[in-house]
Amino acid sequence: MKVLVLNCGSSSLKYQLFAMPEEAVLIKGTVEKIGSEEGTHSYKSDGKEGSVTAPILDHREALRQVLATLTAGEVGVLSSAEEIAAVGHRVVHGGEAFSSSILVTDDVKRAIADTIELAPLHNPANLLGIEAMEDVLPSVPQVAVFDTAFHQTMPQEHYLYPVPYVLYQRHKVRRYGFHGTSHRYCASRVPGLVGRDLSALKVISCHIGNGASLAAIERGRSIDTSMGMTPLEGVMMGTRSGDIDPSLHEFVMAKEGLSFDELTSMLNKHSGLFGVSGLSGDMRKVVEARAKGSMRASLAFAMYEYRIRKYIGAYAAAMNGVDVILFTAGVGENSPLLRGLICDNLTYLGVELDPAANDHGQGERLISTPASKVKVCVIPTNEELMIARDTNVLVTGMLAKEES
Ligand SMILES: Nc1ncnc2c1ncn2[C@@H]1O[C@H](COP(=O)(O)OP(=O)(O)O)[C@@H](O)[C@H]1O
Ligand SMILES: CC(=O)OP(=O)(O)O
Ligand SMILES: [Mg+2]
Repeated sequence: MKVLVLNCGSSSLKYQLFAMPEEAVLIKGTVEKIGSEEGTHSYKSDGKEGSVTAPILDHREALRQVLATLTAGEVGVLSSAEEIAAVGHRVVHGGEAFSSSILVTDDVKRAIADTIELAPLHNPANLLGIEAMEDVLPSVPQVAVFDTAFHQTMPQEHYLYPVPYVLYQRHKVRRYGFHGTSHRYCASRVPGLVGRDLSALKVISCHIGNGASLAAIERGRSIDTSMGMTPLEGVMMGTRSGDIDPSLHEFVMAKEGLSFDELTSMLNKHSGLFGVSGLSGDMRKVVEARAKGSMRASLAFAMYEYRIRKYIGAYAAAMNGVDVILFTAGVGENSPLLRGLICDNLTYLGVELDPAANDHGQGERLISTPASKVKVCVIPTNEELMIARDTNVLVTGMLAKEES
């Protein structure tokens, strides 16, 4: 069956079309600058690449363009859009309602809408993607795959904040955690690399992309994670601050004359690597500037590394040990410099890095020495494949039920 996977952001739409269960990627692409006269759609299929710039005023229009490309002559991965048997969506926040992926119904859409308050940057676009797809292909089943679902196994003493309990009772104020689809995928690859089953392992998964989070995974279940009620908490990120003293809000608002919205925007979009370096939230640019002697880039990098390392220490303590540390996502997969500095300061845990494997290897691999007590791996994440798998399983099950 052909499964279309969509990851809708506020102004972008990333997609991949899979043939399942073979797990072959037929085409992948990105539509950017949705809502502008200069929308761009770029795609790659079987060695062929293309890019189109055109006005793309909303997600519905973006989807129409994507479907037109999938069925167009020169790319031609589908003879008609009706060949799409199912659509899987990344949905960032599922609140407490979802601990696994689910077929989209009106109730599911209502529940996603109910959590918009908790993920205002992500959930509205995720919902828009689902509704736009319903408009364009109304009879195709859709599946929602939540970033939060994998972390629903956290025990209450780990997910509650030490604030009046009534805030949890009334408003579900708690840690939810994100990037769960990525942490789940990467954890599933660990047994193949270390030769031991997840049920016997304590794993620290470091998803270090633009957004970044760590997860403590004990016997295959998430028991803690660094992002919180929203994707702002935790380690320092590209443009997000991560952990700060909550009293900073009142102080900075008063001193700088900022509104609450302006402060929230500062913490989400103008902090992290970008805020400290004053240059960019893109790790490549920060590393380049650091190499040229920029003091602020060097400081930003050092803070970034230190905050990840502190969380690794915290999660080793949380699990009373660690067997595997894995690195994934844009920075985690591509920065031997960052991985090297982190691991060089984890010798107390029994981490022994293999510098050659760290610096020169490619793709999924071990980067610790055979003697290293804690195994360290690089695992390229694949959230889209995970979404395609869940979608395939749920839709195949639904169709079998309908037939019987
Ligand atoms: N070779 C590299 N070295 C360091 N950082 C890199 C490299 N390649 C990509 N990155 C960083 O990865 C980040 C994007 O990660 P990604 O997982 O794609 O993020 P997201 O999915 O959140 O947009 C950017 O900060 C980018 O600079
Ligand atoms: C939840 C989250 O932060 O996602 P991303 O890293 O894609 O921004
Ligand atoms: Mg990402």
